[in-house]
Amino acid sequence: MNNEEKIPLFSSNGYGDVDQGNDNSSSESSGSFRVPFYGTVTSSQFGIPLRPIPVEERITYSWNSINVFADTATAESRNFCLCCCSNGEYENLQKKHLVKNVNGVARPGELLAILGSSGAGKTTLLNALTFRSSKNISVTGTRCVNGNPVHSTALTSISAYVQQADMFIGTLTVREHLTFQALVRMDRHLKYDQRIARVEEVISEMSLNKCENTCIGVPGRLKGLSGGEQKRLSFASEMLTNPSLMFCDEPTSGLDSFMALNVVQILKQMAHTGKTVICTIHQPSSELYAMFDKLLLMAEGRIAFLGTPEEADIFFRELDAPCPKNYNPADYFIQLLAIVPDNEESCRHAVNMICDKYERSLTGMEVTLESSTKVGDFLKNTETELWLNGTSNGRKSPYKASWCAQFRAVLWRSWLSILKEPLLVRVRLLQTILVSLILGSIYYGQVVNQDGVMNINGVLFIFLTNLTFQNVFAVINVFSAELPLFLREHKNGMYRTDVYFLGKTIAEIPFFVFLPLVFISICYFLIGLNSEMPRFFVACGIVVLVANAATSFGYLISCLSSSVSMALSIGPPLIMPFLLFGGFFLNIDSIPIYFEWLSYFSWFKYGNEALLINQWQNMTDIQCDENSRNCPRNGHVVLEMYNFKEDDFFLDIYAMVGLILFFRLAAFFVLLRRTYKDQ
Ligand SMILES: Nc1ncnc2c1ncn2[C@@H]1O[C@H](COP(=O)(O)OP(=O)(O)OP(=O)(O)O)[C@@H](O)[C@H]1O
Repeated sequence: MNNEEKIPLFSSNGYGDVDQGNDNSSSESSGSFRVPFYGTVTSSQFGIPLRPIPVEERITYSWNSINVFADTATAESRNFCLCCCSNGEYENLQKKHLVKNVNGVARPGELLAILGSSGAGKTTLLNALTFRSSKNISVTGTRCVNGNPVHSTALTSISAYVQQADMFIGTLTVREHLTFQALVRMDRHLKYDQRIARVEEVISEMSLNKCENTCIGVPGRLKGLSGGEQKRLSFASEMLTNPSLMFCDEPTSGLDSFMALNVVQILKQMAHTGKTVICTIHQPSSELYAMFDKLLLMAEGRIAFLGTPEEADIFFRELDAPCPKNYNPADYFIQLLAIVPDNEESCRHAVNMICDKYERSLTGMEVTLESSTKVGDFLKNTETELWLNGTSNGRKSPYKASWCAQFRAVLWRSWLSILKEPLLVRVRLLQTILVSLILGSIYYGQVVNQDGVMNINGVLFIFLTNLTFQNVFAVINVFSAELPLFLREHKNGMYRTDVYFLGKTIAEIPFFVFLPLVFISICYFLIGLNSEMPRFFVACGIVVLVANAATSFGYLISCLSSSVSMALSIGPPLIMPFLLFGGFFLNIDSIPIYFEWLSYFSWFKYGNEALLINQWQNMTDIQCDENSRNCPRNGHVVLEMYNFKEDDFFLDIYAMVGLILFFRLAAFFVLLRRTYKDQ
């Protein structure tokens, strides 16, 4: 091919060369394929050719008698039906049959596209094939890899699933994101250098070199990758382990026609390397349609056809419903199989007739036979079994990386995402300095007399309030905002819940030590608190403990909330009782007996007592007016006014350490429960 023949649409975008189409059959064997209007695309269209799948690792994925039911009954309707419905009505109310007795086979080297009108059951089927159905869904039937029945954990470790919605930590760059993925997804025996080499390779394979150091982007806040680049990054993440089986849900949704073509070309190219690729596609253009090796047409949860586009053409011709000339076959089939409102009865009749015909057709029967083929009929069944055992069935754990490797990677990413928000770090520091200066100047130079006692006790309680609100609200969004990403990555077998929780919380510890220290260092001497240096250091320790108890409580609220707005709404009312039991607004001895248990969880109470003991313990002489009766003459009297006991100082310290651990553990178990609930 000479330069004049190059199609600028592709070559000008850095995707390499596109051959003008010659003979289709010869190009197939040489690793290239025809794209209508664009000619034949060779593997050089991508940065570098994709890594081929070794023959012994290629996968024929089959599914037999797949039925999917949804439990649609609400608690109210169930209760109503228990008293007033017949048995049949109750069954119908409980279960909706979404996918009906579906069989199918996808072979290595094939790009199989699942098509159908909206609501036909494409996503439901794909979720059933990938063991990712939602909670109210039950699936029956077998799913086999080379004839071996496969389970969720084994399938997760040998396949990849590119979901419709891309989810990333938007502040990371493409390279950082892929490095993290390589650290937790690739085999535990690989060295760091080998992982990084694979990252480089995948960046080139997916033509991401141009944007490798670009931030991925946060919608509405940080401009980053284009939609097409984000989709290629999703593919790149899945390609790191070079899986033999790929599932993609609506990979072209939200992309323009050029980007959609680009994405399907990637899928096609993956299939060329020996992968088995199964995807759902919504309304493909005729260019995309021509690139599918196999079609699976769905209607009303049934299969209307499974075979090559040419076979589909013949099948519908034989049904006396041929696709008109110059018509996009995908549009035609989707319209033919759609249930049109106001004409539902006859549409359903036509759909059922087509599905029945397909089941009785030679193609349909062949698929049914092949999908029910079990171990023994496959040449390499023993190898497959060994390979499946080696990948995960034998180990039971879905995780590729060891606990330590997962922890290191999650900690690194969490730390990186904090550093990537320098503005936030600066604002938090500035806020701390500003509040400390304001308090320092308002309460400047307190004298130890009757008024001074009141002011000092007041400002010490303000320390606690400020540290609490500042720190609770600094972390309240940590888990609630990242929950969908965490659940997806956790389900993908990337890291454990405890690793994620520890990694996230440990990465933030430096801030919750450093900022309280900055705060107290500025205002302590400005206010004129107890001037003995050891007392200053003890006060530093107490504020760090208070800040961390509040932080732990913030994590608990964050894990309890399903969204940031919910966390922000429930945060203040939950803090209020703990604040009231702090001993400043309500004397400790006046707490109602039925609330006493709650006061044991109040870090305000322990922090206030510890700070006051530290401040007043050694004060033997407080200046009092001769006539004043209520003036405390020394520190012991001040503490007695609040019913605080000097002997309780260490108890307060231990209680705060205990609360830090208790709230964190509670937060972790809430997060753990969410991961189980979501499965
Ligand atoms: N968890 C569920 N509970 C109850 N019904 C469900 C559930 N998931 C899907 N359905 C129903 O199953 C049918 C098929 O839904 P599905 O999402 O698979 O369709 P689809 O072909 O992927 O459509 P689209 O192209 O619009 O995404 C729909 O009628 C939908 O309402």
